[in-house]
Amino acid sequence: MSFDYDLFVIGGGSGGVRAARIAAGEHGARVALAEESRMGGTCVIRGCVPKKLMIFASQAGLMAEEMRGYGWEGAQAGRFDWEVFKQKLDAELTRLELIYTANLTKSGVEIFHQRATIVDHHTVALADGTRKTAKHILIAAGGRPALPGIPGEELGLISDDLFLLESLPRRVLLVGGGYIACEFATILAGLGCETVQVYRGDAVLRGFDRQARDLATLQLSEVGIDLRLNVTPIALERAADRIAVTFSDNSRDDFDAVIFATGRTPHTKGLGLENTGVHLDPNGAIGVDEWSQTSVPSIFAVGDVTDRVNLTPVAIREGHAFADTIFGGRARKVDHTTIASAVYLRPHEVAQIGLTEEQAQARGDVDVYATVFRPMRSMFAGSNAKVMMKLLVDPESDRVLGCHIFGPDAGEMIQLAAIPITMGATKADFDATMAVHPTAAEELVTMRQPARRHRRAIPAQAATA
Ligand SMILES: Cc1cc2nc3c(=O)[nH]c(=O)nc-3n(C[C@H](O)[C@H](O)[C@H](O)COP(=O)(O)OP(=O)(O)OC[C@H]3O[C@@H](n4cnc5c(N)ncnc54)[C@H](O)[C@@H]3O)c2cc1C
Ligand SMILES: NC(=O)c1ccc[n+]([C@@H]2O[C@H](COP(=O)([O-])OP(=O)(O)OC[C@H]3O[C@@H](n4cnc5c(N)ncnc54)[C@H](O)[C@@H]3O)[C@@H](O)[C@H]2O)c1
Repeated sequence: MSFDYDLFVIGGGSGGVRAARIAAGEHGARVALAEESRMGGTCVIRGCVPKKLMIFASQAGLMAEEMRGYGWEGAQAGRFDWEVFKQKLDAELTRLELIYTANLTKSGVEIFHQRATIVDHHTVALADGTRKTAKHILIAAGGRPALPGIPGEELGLISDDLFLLESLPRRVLLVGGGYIACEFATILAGLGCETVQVYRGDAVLRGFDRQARDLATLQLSEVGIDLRLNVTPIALERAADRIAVTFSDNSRDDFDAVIFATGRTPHTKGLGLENTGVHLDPNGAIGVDEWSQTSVPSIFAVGDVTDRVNLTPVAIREGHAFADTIFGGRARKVDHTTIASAVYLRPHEVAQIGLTEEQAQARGDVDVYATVFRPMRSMFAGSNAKVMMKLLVDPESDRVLGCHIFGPDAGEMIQLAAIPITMGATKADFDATMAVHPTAAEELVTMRQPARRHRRAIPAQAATA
C-alpha cells in the first residue's frame, strides 16, 4: 500500500517538532506536520520560555533590596512597564516561532498550519477538508489547562491568558499549589501585583521533598504573596468590574483577575481517536508502551498527551527516540525513572532529581546528608533567606538516590548534579570531588555526616527469630 508520507505528526510542540525534524532531516523519511496554533507549542509560546523571561523581569525588587544591603543607598526597582516588556516578549516568541518553522522546512518537513484529526489508522483529515495518508501517525498534541469545575469558573483565566494580558491586574488570585501557581504567584508579586495564592493542602509543591516544600511555602509568604493554605475557591461571581470569590472556609474576597493553575489534562478531545480504537487511560491520556506505541501499531504518541512526565526535555527525548527507532534503525527507549526538574521561584528555586526523603524512607534504609544555611550573598545583605542541600544515600550500596536543592539558581545546580546521579554515582564519588570555593553548591561535596539515618523497622518476630 502506498502512502502520501512515511510519517504524519499532529502537533508542532516540543515532542512533535523534534520527531519530525529527526525523522525527515536525519533519517530521510517523508514527513508532514500539522499545527493548529503557533509553531513551538506550549513550551515556546505559552510555557517555559515566556515564563522564564517573566521570572527574570520579576526580580528587580529583590535585587534592589539586596543591593541596598551592599551599600547602594536608595537602590530601587523603578516602575515596571508591562507594555514595553510585552512588546519585547512578543518579538522574541515570533523570532523563536520562525526558527522552529525554518528548521522544520530545512529538514524537508511539509507543514500544514491547521488542525488535524484522525480518520483511520493511516489517514488524517485537515481542517480545510483535505485528507493525507501516512504509514505512521505520531500524536504530539500536548495538554490543556484543567479547571476545577466550580460555579463561575468561566470568569477565571488560565496560564495561556497571562502571556496575552493587555495590562497587569492590580489584585490577583492564583488557585493551586503546583509548578504553575507557585511560579506565577512569584512572577506577579515580583511585578507589583497584589497577589493572593490559595492552595487546598498544607504545603505547596506536592510530590517534592517535604523539607524543600516547607521552605518554598515559607518563601512565597516572605516575598509578599498572601498565601492561604487548606482553602480552595468554591464559587466565582461577577461583582461590577471585579470578581468576587467565595472560599471553602466561607470567607469572601474580590479580585481583578483569578487565575486557575489547577493542573493540565491531555489534549485528546476531538482528535478522532474514536475512529481508531487507540486505548485511552482513565484520565484521557493516550496509553503507550515503552516505544511510545499506542494499541494501534501504526499510531504513536509522545509528550504531554501521554501524561508520563510532563516536561519539555522529556517530550523532546520521547520524540527523538521514536524517530530513531522507527526511521533510523536504532531502537531507543526513554528512561523515565530519574528526571531532574526545577520550579523557578524567587529568590530561591526548588530543584530535584531522584527520590524524595519520604520516598527513599518508604523504599528502605537511607542516610540523609542535609544542610540548611544562610548563603553568604544574601546574608551579608541582611536577608534571612535559607538554602537547603540534601543528598539521599543508600547505606548499603552508597549510591545517591536523590538530590534536592532549595537555593539561588538551584535549577542550574541540579542540571550538573543530575549527570553523576544519572550515571549511578556514590556518596564516595561526591566526597572525592574537590569543592569550588566559595560557592553554595560546594556543600554538595562537603557534607560528611548524615543529618539523620532512617532505618526500616524490623518486625518484632523477625528480630527475635
Ligand atoms: C505555564 C507553563 C510553564 C511550563 N514551564 C516548563 C518549564 O519551565 N520546564 C519544562 O520542562 N516544562 C515546562 N512546562 C511543560 C512543557 O511546556 C510541556 O511539557 C511541553 O511543552 C510538552 O510538549 P508536547 O510536545 O507534548 O506538547 P505541546 O508543546 O503542548 O505541543 C502540542 C501542540 O499540538 C498542537 N495541537 C494539538 N492538537 C492539534 C491538532 N488536532 N491539530 C494540530 N495541532 C494540534 C497544539 O496547538 C500545540 O502547539 C510548562 C508548561 C506550562 C503550561
Ligand atoms: N518549571 C517547570 O518545569 C514547570 C513549570 C510549569 C509547568 N510544568 C509542567 O506542567 C504541569 C502542569 O502544571 P500545574 O501547576 O498546572 O499542575 P500541577 O499538577 O503541578 O499542580 C496543580 C495544582 O492544582 C491543584 N488542584 C488541582 N485540582 C484542583 C481543584 N479542583 N481545586 C483546587 N486545586 C486543585 C493541585 O492540588 C495542585 O496544587 C506540571 O505538572 C509540570 O509537569 C513544569
